[in-house]
Amino acid sequence: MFRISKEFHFSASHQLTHLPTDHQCARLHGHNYIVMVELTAESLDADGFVRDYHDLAPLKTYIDERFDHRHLNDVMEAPSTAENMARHFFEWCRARWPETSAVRVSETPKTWAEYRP
Ligand SMILES: Nc1nc2c(c(=O)[nH]1)N=C([C@H](O)[C@H](O)COP(=O)(O)OP(=O)(O)OP(=O)(O)O)CN2
Ligand SMILES: [Zn+2]
Repeated sequence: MFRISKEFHFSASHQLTHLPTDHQCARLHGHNYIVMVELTAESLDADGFVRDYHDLAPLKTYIDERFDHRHLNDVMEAPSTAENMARHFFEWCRARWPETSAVRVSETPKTWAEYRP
């Protein structure tokens, strides 16, 4: 089994308004997000790739245009938890690249959430 991954970075604000008002994340704040997309394949293509990293460029465009320096409450339908963000990016990637096996999202240097169906 071969597994590759690539990171994408963006900065955004959000507010988890469903949390109790005394929770720090119920206040307006921001993160420098990292989205890590993982792709898996049992065999390689003729170029020796699971998939060319360059093929993932549309995800950078999507993130830059829709998420970077945005307020996530205006962008996401579900609350912008790292878990929901990971699932959102997984579904977006899986619709384009069937080798997509997981997406991880980091909000802080100490935290990661993963969606892996
Ligand atoms: N399971 C989740 N828990 C939390 C999420 C999340 O998306 N999924 N989000 C938040 C906040 O938005 C933010 O990420 C704060 O995280 P936290 O690690 O609590 O923040 P700190 O850096 O301040 O933590 P320290 O322990 O003080 O370093 C909260 N929880
Ligand atoms: Zn947060």
